[in-house]
Amino acid sequence: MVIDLTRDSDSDEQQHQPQKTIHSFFSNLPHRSPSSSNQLKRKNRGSEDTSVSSHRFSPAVNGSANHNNYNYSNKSSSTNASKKPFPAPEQEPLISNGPTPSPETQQQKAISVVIPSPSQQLRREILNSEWTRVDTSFKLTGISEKYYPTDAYEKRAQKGAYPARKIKKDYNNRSNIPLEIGQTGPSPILTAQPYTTVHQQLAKSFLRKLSKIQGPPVTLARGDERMLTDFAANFEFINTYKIRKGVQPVPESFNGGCDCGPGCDPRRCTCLSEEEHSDDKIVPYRAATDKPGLMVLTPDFMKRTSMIYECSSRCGCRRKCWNSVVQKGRTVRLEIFHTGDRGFGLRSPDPIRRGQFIDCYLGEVIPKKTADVREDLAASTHGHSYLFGLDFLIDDDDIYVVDGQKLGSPARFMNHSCNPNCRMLPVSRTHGDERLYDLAFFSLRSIPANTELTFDYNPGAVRTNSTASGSGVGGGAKGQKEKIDPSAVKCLCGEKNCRGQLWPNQRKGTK
Ligand SMILES: C[S@@+](CC[C@H](N)C(=O)[O-])C[C@H]1O[C@@H](n2cnc3c(N)ncnc32)[C@H](O)[C@@H]1O
Repeated sequence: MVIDLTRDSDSDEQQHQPQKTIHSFFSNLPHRSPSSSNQLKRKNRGSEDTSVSSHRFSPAVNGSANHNNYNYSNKSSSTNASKKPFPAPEQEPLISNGPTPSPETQQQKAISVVIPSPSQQLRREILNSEWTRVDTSFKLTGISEKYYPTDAYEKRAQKGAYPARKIKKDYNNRSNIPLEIGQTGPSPILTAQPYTTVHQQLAKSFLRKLSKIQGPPVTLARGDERMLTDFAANFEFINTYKIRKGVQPVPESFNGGCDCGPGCDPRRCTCLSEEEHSDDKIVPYRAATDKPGLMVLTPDFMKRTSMIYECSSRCGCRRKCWNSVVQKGRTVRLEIFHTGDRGFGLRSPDPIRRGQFIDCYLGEVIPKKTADVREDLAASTHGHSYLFGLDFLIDDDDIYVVDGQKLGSPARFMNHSCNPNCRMLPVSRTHGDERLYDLAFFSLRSIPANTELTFDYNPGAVRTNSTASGSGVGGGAKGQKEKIDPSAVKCLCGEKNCRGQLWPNQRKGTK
């Protein structure tokens, strides 16, 4: 017995093409389509398994899946179906046994409920409807997550657990700094800056500082940047003295000058000092033999310990004069490098001629009293001393001292040697100020490129018969044999004539 649940079929269609239409309808429901390869089976009462074929759909009374299928397939004719209740399963056992039963089969006990093919009209609608077409972007909607899990739960949970952050970007307040969860890295404050980055920044800053130095380039040796990490942040290069409180430069009107005109005559220029027992001028410079445009110290002057008086701003020749070597500035390139055992040192990538001006020692100019305090502090902290006494012409407690520790020039990196290749000479460009002058370094001999530049920090210790006084870093005791002080800075110059120490520790003056 066949029960038409829909009453929506025309009998001819139902007879001839029931399977085709139903199949195409379900084939677009991959989750529900009872494909032939996956037939639903249930045990018939008192007989073998009975298959429910793909084109014949029976409403099951004891299977939720089949129940669902039934409702689904009758969607379009639910009104009619609701008018005709299902037969009670207890009265008539269900048999699904292949194609539409023949009249003979009707005589059997079972009742087959066949879902008929849709009417032509319905079929047209189904075929024309969008969702029957094969569409790879087709997505199921409205289906229970119980059977078809989606990630909607996770999405909802994420939204609920971590609502969108609305934090004022006030990173000065540490509590406002977001702690990112589930992202690539921690929040900014927890991000450790790699050492290289910090170091690179300091090296960059140091190079910027180097570039501010006037004259030929001053560079930092390759590979030694890392050593400068601490130093770079606390040091500035300067191009002139920094006059500090308590230092009074003599007014310009007190300065002297010559009236030689555009070109000074070395035999009569009044700027030049005279020999002690004659009117002969002491001429400090001459042209280099291999480079006439370059002025170097005369061999005679190199033997002296005397101040160089260059022409001043009050001279008629101004700076074009041959007698203004130091004022014209540095002519050699310099390189700061790490010595390994004596901290940083200085060298030049250029060969340097004998008597050639190299650089001036610069720094803060402070009164001696201030220098004494700074020196005590330095001794108790880092041990390095950058104090250079301006005590060449006067010998009292009223002198000025140059401190190159925090502000200075490349010459600040020159180390001590007991067999130096450079020396410091005092140079006056004012003639009127006995307490303020330049500390200029000249080479004592020809220096090949890339040789460390050194000078004697305590020249007075060896010049025991000298009549002139000298000063150095830490000061040298005039005309005295240096005694070894076990607490003094040990000299590491490595020269054969090494005196063993930089200067005696009991030094309190700046000489
Ligand atoms: C004017 S600084 C020279 C630059 C210093 N090396 C630096 O790294 O800044 C003087 C200091 O360098 C060190 N120094 C210079 N010459 C030295 C030497 N021959 N032996 C041992 N230490 C020396 C001493 O610590 C001294 O106080």
